[in-house]
Amino acid sequence: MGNSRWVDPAPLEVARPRLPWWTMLPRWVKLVLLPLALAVVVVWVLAKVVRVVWFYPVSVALGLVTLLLRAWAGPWVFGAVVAAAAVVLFVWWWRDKTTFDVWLRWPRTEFRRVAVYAYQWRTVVRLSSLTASAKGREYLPRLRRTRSEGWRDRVRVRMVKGQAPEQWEARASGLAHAFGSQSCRVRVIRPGVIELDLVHSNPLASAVALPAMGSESAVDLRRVVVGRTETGKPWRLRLLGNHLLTVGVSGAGKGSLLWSVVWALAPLVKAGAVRLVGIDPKGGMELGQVPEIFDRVVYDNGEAAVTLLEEVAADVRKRAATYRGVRRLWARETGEPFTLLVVDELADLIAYQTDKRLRERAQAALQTITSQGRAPGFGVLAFVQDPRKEVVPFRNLFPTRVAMRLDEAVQVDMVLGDGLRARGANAHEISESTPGVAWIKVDGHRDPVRARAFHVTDTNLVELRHYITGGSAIIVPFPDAGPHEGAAA
Ligand SMILES: Nc1ncnc2c1ncn2[C@@H]1O[C@H](COP(=O)(O)OP(=O)(O)OP(=O)(O)O)[C@@H](O)[C@H]1O
Repeated sequence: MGNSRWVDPAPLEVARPRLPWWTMLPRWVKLVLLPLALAVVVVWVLAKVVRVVWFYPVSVALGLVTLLLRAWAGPWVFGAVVAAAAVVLFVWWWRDKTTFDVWLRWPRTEFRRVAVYAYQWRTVVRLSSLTASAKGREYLPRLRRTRSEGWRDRVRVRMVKGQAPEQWEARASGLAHAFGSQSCRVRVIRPGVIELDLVHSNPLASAVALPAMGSESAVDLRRVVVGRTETGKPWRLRLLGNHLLTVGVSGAGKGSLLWSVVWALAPLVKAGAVRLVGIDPKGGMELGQVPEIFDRVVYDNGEAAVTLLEEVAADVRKRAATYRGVRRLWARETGEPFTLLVVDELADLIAYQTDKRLRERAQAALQTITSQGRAPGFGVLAFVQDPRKEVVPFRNLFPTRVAMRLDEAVQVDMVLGDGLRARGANAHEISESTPGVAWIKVDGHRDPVRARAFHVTDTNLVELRHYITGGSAIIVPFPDAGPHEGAAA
């Protein structure tokens, strides 16, 4: 003990208890504030209840009915009613899956919201780095309304302030995997709110049959129906005041889109209100199937094709001159036909033509038609396999671009525009087993649309020929290269 020395004790390292600030307030202030605090708690609880009823109306209603029935009728009757309901649902599902799916959309929506999205939301957005933090506080994107449509779930999200949809697009693939879906697309609904499309199956897996030939009055050049979109709506293309460029590998189904447009226009062609002009540099393999529907058609990429292009370009200039100061857009009342130039393989005409002079003449004429033809009633419907700039240097002159199955992911943005692949337009992932499926980008619309063109069979083409010729068509031999004057339109 004699050599013991006094040692300073270690500083106390326990955290000092921190009391909430309001506990320090004087007693009378607490008494004054108590009713206010109670009111806030009541409003908060009410808001939670409203939120639950809003997001889960069917579950809340079912829960209430169950409680009432159980209390009112006793366990036996209650059990019998539940068993009967289960049997009815099973038989309904078994006999008619379509109406079952439609009617049970709401319960399914609520079930998926709880079991898939609400349950994992915090974890998934944290692991996907879609949260933010400031001053030690974590901000989470908020899960809003969800809607289950069978083939996809639409999940609305309020983003964290300062977040951009592009951040979600960059993580779309991870979100799809996390929520167990095939793909995820991001759509902007309004500032700060996006919708995730979590896709489970392909609603365009089976071919879409061509409808019966319509009547003349049913055709609207602003909304020509050429197929069905994945939401089940008609796929409408604007032809008046527009030009369309369709890109797709061989076998992508470009022919079905071409003939779907021609089929839809046939009543107007017959009535003389629409004039079709065709160039098929592949020797007539495509347009030669119904040459009668074309006013003029050429089956090569040489002098005849270029001359035809130049004639159309001259018509454009002439008609544009007569419109100057008189009218702004073609209308049927002018008495002049709307002219649609169909070019089956554009690259053969403006890129692969070995004669430089012909190539340049074709490019110049096409640029005139595409840049000046919209107002005076001229449209171009062009098809190409290779979308590179060296092949189609004036892609931007086509306001509507359609991407059918493509070879490479980089081609998507070449065809549809920058950033469209990130928005989910995966045209390079379209299956070989679904020809005719396409992604469409319309000028002025942010989001691309997925659709499938009608399946046009050989029988349909025979029918089309009969329709145009009034039943007097004879099977023509395979067309020779060179110009062809189609049947009188
Ligand atoms: N919309 C469609 N629905 C179902 N099947 C289709 C559809 N479009 C095309 N097909 C089928 O896919 C095959 C290839 O179609 P198509 O010849 O139109 O392709 P393409 O892109 O024009 O090819 P290419 O450039 O070689 O002419 C055909 O057998 C056709 O029957």
